[in-house]
Amino acid sequence: MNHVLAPHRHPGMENPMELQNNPATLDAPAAQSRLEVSGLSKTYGSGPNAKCVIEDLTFTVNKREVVCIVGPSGVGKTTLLKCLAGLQPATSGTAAIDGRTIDGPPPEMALVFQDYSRSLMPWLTVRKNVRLPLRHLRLPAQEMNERIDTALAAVGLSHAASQYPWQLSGGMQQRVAIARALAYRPEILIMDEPFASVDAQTRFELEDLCLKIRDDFGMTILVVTHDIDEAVYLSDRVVVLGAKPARVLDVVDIELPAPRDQISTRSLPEFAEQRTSVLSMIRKPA
Ligand SMILES: Nc1ncnc2c1ncn2[C@@H]1O[C@H](COP(=O)(O)OP(=O)(O)OP(=O)(O)O)[C@@H](O)[C@H]1O
Repeated sequence: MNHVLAPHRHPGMENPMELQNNPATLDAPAAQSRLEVSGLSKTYGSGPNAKCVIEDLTFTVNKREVVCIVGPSGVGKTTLLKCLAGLQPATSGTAAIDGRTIDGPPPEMALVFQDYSRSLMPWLTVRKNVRLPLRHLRLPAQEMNERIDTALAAVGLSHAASQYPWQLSGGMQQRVAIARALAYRPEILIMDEPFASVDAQTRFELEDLCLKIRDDFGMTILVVTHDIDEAVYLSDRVVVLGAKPARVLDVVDIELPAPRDQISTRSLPEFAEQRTSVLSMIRKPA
């Protein structure tokens, strides 16, 4: 799965990016909560076949934060993201954006999933793939083109606009998927294992792209990853999930100096300490 949500918008939110780039909002306190998950549980099925996958999850993602969710394989991370994206209802508890309960695809949210090869349309050029989520917004042609150009430039793919996805490397295809999300100009970007299908070097580049997007566009970003090092490198906070059902074991504040750098940040003793502490939580027997 790899797509951009958001067929509709709230009135008065024609261009959330403009709101975010407004100097008045730039001065907003850093700890302003955007996404709030409160006592969220999800059970599939009913009666004797009922299966509680996530139970009583509570955490927040503040404005302009990168938060990573880590946990063992099959713990229910995708189930959680589907609830956050309004693709399925929670059994109990709530997820809310700015206090507004999510009960359908939130207009200010975009999703990027791991499997870019299934989300990009091979018969469309890169430019037309990036344009896809904008079709419903009825933007003037000039704004549409400006958004596409800006998104492609942000991911370093201006030169590949007229190419087709199958002519690109895996890392470049995932950049196209990210550009498509950016062109929509979400305020909240949710990524499910976004860098899992690319080689290590490209993964580092895409991680840095993620941080750049947060800095340049003021986005709030939630990332699900299996990679503990990646979670520590990217995050302001890491939500550690334990199985089964999934529960929040801890929310770890990652206090590493900015700007982060693949070599110097990962060489810090604090980086090793935080990675070890997250890893030991995940590996601890239930
Ligand atoms: N629609 C569904 N109906 C019943 N069970 C489901 C459904 N979707 C997921 N599950 C079950 O919920 C559990 C968690 O699945 P989920 O895909 O959310 O985990 P995950 O953490 O994303 O997995 P992975 O780490 O392997 O990507 C699994 O046991 C799965 O079989």
